Amino acid sequence: TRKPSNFPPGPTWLPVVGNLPELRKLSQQLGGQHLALVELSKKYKTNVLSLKLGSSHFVTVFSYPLVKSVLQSDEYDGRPDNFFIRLRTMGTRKGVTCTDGELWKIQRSFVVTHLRNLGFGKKTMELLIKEEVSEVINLLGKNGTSVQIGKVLAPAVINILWALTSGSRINRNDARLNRLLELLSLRTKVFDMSGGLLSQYPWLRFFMPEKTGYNVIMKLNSDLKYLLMETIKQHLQEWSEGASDDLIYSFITEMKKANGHETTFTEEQLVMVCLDIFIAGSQTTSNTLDFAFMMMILHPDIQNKVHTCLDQAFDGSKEFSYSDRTKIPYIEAVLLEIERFCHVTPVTGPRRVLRDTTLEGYYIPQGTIVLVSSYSVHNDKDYWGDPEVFRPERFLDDKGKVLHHDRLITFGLGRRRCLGEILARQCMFIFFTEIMRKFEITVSPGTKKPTGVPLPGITLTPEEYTAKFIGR
Ligand code: HEM
Repeated sequence: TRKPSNFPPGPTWLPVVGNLPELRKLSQQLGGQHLALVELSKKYKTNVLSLKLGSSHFVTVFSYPLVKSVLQSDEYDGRPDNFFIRLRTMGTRKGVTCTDGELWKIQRSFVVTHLRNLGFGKKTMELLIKEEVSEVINLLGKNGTSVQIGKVLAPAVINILWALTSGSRINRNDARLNRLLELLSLRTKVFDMSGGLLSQYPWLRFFMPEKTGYNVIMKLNSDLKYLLMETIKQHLQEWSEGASDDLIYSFITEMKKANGHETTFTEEQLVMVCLDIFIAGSQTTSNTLDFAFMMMILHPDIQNKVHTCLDQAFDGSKEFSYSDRTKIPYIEAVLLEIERFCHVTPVTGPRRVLRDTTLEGYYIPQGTIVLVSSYSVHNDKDYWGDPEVFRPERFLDDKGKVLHHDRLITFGLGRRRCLGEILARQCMFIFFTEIMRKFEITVSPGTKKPTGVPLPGITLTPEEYTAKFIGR
């Protein structure tokens, strides 16, 4: 196929494969697709880069003004529908993350409303998070335990999401929970919604079921579905009028309201909504926290400042509450810099263009898949000056108050922005603050210091490192 006329610039398309081999090679060389895309945008001197991956037309946008205009225009609100999206949604294309149109509008609005009703950003949520943090702190003990902190954080975060959806926690030693976490982690390594081999060549699964990640995803799907269906069935049996203390009960209430009429509130949809919350919320949040502790090891001077700031604001025994965060702007600045510097979703989307449109004078036909390089926004030299430096002070004004930058777009923008932002922020703040109040962190003696270079995947992951948590 030929490029549509006036399609944005980009490398020449090879027959059949398009630019897939080139993008994969460059991603491997540079350490991630986000870096390969930036490299290509420089090579072709464009903020709107076109690629053909397998049979699909892709456009990636770079730089804040363009990213903002795309994310705020409704013609970019669609999601692609391809083999991989079907695989990700167990053949249904239901849920929130992978849907669009009326179903997406209704279901997104349901999730947002019910998360708010369930105490999003309120005291109830704070108590839930604090319960998990205390368990982590107990596990770390006082005597300088050496751990891979990511492995301790992941069950804690997923348990918060579990409690929100199903009303109760799973024991962190439960074999199901550990299998679930393992599969989620494998999944991020093999899953590549934008340029993945499988989405372009679905038949590859017959020849390379392991290498293409097909087996991992099928296993993850069936394990997750089993786990969710068990809980959903129990909720269906125990539901009564007025039951609304978790997301599953709220959803069942909507199912009952339909009373036989056509509705998007179905059992299948419920499984997918729960799945979306786990997939979108668990590793993003726990990996960001993992990066935060890694940064404390790599920047002992900043760790010192964090300790001083916390000691001044709270004496050892004082209970700390999320609303106290305005008293510790330095901590907020550290976390904002972690969001920028260790952004776990450096390429967001994919979006599907819903009608023919233009961007920077280029023609973008309906059906084009659009990716957004938030990495390019967070590393724009012209704006940040020294984006390659980890420097929390860039989020403080000259009076020491938090300085918010519109150009920090960790959670996206527009109608499809992250619906878990409040929970993620509250979680990261409470975990970070409570753990830093109680511990000094160093690399565990005799183990390798982390390099700080993230491992590529659909979300970026910190490399494995062992930290020593010394009680203070
Ligand atoms: C540090 C943690 C997190 C980061 C960096 C993050 C980032 C993002 C971003 C950038 C998007 C927008 C994607 C787009 O524009 O197409 C998004 C969407 C989404 N996020 Fe998050 N997220 C985080 C945590 C969470 C949590 C805790 C939840 C669940 C409670 C969640 C649920 C979702 C869902 C369901 C969507 C899809 C929204 C839609 O398509 O309408 N996220 N997230």
